[in-house]
Amino acid sequence: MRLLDPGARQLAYTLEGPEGAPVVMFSNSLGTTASSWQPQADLLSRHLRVLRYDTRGHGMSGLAGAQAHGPGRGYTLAQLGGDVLRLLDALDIETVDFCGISMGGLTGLWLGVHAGPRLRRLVVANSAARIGTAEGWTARADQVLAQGMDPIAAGAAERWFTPDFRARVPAAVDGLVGQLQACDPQGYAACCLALAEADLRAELAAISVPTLLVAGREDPVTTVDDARWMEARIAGAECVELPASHLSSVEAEPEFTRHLQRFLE
Ligand SMILES: O=C(O)CC1=CCC(=O)O1
Repeated sequence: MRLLDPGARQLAYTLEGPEGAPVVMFSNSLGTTASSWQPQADLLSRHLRVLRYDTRGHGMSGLAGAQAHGPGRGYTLAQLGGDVLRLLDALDIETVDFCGISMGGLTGLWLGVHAGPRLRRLVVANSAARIGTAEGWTARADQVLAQGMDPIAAGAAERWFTPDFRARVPAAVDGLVGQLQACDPQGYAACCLALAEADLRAELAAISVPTLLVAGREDPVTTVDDARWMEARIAGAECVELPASHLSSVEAEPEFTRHLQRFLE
């Protein structure tokens, strides 16, 4: 991984694939890292430039002030979106196809509303204009700050994957849960507080970039109804449903990547 702005604001990223090819950028979900996109990166980097980064407070990216303000002070969705623009500016990349899942999808929606000209196409997977409730996210932030990542990690597999997938592919499940366990509680909590505040419901209609919405039929966190609600408000948006729970890019990886490739062609 390479580092932009080493230090507290550092963003860890990888850029692979043929130089000069169009760039597709990936954004991770809460508690995971850029490596959760490995299957998509392996395939797409054969003919596209693939840019992945760890969201601030995750993986090798910095905490960017999460600690400086103490418990209760989090990031904002505008900061998460601003990091994307900072990275693109630093790499001299004018436009990208952007694909984000869950929190990363919400970051993509923010970019669609506030930085549309930087996007060619937008893929928003397992996400919503408003995810969960402010009370739920604040309670989760408080919990990780008080008890660390273990209690949250203990329930992650059930939130992210169907029972069938957990039984069939335990190594993949353990790998993702391991990313969550390795998260810095300060960074994770600061992202929870960004989600507590984030609400793009009144702004979605401002998105004019071609948009693909991906929903998991068994996702209990961001539901098919959430995706259909966005589809009705984003002009020309297309919505596909996959046989998966919340991390559909992992659980239904072949179908997910097929739809992504088709949409990017
Ligand atoms: O871990 C969860 O609760 C699922 C989730 C919500 C937002 C996100 O990025 O992941």
